[in-house]
Amino acid sequence: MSEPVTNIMDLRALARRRVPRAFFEYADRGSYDESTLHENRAALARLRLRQRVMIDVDNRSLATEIVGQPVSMPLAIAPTGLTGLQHGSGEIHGARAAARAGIPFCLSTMSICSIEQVRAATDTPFWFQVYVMRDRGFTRELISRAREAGCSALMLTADLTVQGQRHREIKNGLAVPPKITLRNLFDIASKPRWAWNVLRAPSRSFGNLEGRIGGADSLTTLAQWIANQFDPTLSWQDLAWIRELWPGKLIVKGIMDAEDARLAAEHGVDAIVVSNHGGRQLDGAPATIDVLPQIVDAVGGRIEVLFDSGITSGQDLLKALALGARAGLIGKAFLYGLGAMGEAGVTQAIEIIRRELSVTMALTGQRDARCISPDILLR
Ligand SMILES: Cc1cc2nc3c(=O)[nH]c(=O)nc-3n(C[C@H](O)[C@H](O)[C@H](O)COP(=O)(O)O)c2cc1C
Ligand SMILES: CCCCCCC(=O)C(=O)O
Repeated sequence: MSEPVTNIMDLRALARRRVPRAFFEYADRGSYDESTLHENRAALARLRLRQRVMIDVDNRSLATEIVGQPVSMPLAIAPTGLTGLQHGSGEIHGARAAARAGIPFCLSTMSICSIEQVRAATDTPFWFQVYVMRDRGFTRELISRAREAGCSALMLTADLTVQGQRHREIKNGLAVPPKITLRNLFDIASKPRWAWNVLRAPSRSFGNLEGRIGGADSLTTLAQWIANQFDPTLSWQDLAWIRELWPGKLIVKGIMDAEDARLAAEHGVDAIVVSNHGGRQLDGAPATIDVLPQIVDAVGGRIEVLFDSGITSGQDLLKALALGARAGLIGKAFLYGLGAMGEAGVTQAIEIIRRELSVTMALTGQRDARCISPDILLR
């Protein structure tokens, strides 16, 4: 009999067994030498918490607001591409689990389920993440579809105008539908639960890009096609154009530098995400937790600072809150839950982090997630 799942790494181990290797590694791995991927977690682990005692911590509150939206805890689901390949209809399961948990779900431009499919399957407004494409008409169309669907925030990803190379994606020869090699056949045949969920899902195409990818039948080809679509000319000047298209809450994701954070605040965004894309883009970039304090300092409370890259526990999340983040986002932790057990696994991932955050707040003498200060950390 297998042991019960008690933490995010247990979900990772289950997902690794249940999701075909190419897709699991797409989610799990990073770019080039993966030094940033590993440093994200190592830097969080290095931070020590101050144990405090004899403080009444009976009634703790995890509730807060993210870009003006009430949430049950300071956590959101980060946008992840190809989520429906971890588990059929993965984006819908993610959105539903997040809604039930009272936290935001952000749908990626590169999803398998489209904006409209997620909208039709859920009642709670979700966020939409946009990549600016060379085809600005298509970018405009995506934003207008997100408005039409009632999305409650737009997240503009700024750190992937040129794609970082992930060696595992090339070595695994990712394919959609999976490339028929003996190794892939054996891999998929040994994962019938995955195959059943993905094959019976209503959306097996490329969600929001449907009809735009002429002739590409393998992810390697798709990746090349997609790589050419991202607009490397994207600059701060484009924010005015995006603002015209999107009057609602606007979040810029991928900020790693105090000067960029200042520029974001000056250009009228509502929030930024301190992120190195989970170690999937600039290998050699510092851990996000190491740059968080200087970025919080640079924006000086003018806009909200969100945080991601490396969160796998409530302790990690609490450390980010202590260093000034309003909330954290999870990418891989969400995908591990999804790959392990579908919607129930996403719920489990969120609830593991919620419990860990709550207990760690108690043991550091904290009652309110909105009032966590650097005092809880040992310098
Ligand atoms: C498999 C995968 C796909 C991703 N796809 C996107 C995407 O389409 N758009 C985006 O802005 N970020 C994307 N990201 C980055 C996440 O939004 C987030 O920044 C990152 O996962 C946070 O780090 P973590 O995985 O350590 O939690 C992706 C991350 C993963 C793991
Ligand atoms: C093969 C499509 C990948 C699109 C990029 C999605 C993404 O941001 C990622 O990190 O992966």
